[in-house]
Amino acid sequence: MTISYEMPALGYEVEKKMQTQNEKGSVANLSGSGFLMPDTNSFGHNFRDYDAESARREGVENFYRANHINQTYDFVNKMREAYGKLNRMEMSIWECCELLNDVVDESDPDLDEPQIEHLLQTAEAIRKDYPDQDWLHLIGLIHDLGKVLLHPTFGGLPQWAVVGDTFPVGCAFDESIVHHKVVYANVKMHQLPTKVSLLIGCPVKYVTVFISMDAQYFKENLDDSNPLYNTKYGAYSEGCGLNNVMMSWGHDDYMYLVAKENNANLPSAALFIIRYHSFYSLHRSGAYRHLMNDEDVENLKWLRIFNKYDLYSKSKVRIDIEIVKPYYLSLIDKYFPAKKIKW
Ligand SMILES: O[C@H]1[C@H](O)[C@@H](O)[C@H](O)[C@@H](O)[C@H]1O
Ligand SMILES: [Fe+2]
Ligand SMILES: [Fe+2]
Repeated sequence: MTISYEMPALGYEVEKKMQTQNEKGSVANLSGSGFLMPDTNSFGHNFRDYDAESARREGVENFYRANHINQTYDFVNKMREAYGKLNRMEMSIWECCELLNDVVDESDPDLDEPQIEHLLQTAEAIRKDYPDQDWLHLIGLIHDLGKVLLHPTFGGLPQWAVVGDTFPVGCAFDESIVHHKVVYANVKMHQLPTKVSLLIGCPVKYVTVFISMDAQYFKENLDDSNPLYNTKYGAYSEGCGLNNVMMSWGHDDYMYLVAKENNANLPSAALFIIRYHSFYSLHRSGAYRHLMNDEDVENLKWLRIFNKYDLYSKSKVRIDIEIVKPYYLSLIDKYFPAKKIKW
């Protein structure tokens, strides 16, 4: 089956401008009629502000510490091999949406809603602005379903192996990756007891300041000191195509494998979005472009559009699940020929 779709009208520069405006805090309309980007997340902070002091900040940073240390080339190989078998369970796409409500994503500084809300908020926001691209609505609904890897039924993988931004393994870690380099100082002050300060003839109470610096996360990843993997190209070559690049393991790559192996009738851009939606260093910062081929360049246009809805639809606006459910069931029917999907 061939699915045709129009290429997005927005150019990189226009979008970039809107993005910058939004980061400055204005309310911008995405592409005409429907969806309005809010200026702050549910916690009153800018979206994806990993340095903002909030109840989430420390947990998110600890998450990235574990993520950056443990995601190695070897680890990803093993996970793709094990989970690519899709022999854990069989269930429908909608059942999976419901199962996802039991999991919490500790990497996300913006989301304060159950996962199914986020899926529907993304899908409905896209639907407002791109009413004719029903495949893109479906991607809104299913893009995060790979987070079921956190569920006990799937072995309850640790957070660092499921969520958060992704990045290539097998070549140097780019500095634009979230929490690539975190340098912070611990300051401890010690006051000498009065007796001691008198004894050493110190006229005022003596204060000692201890400053210690803490770790650089990617530096602790074994691949970072492996000459096969720590150069710009590492295991890859110029323009080799992202399909040949191994990404850190998580919900993106897993859901891509699920959609592909279950023969979903989705266009190449749809599979690309699922697979790389957490690859912010590429679609936000433009890193790793030297690994892309022509098809990646085309698909990236759609990913950049999708990303706005994935990110900025995270809000307190509730969607009535029962009202929209029949529409999404019809999309699942249209694009997934098998009723029970292998996971
Ligand atoms: O914390 C979030 C969350 O895990 C999203 O599902 C993922 O796609 C983003 O890239 C990440 O920053
Ligand atoms: Fe995601
Ligand atoms: Fe998402």
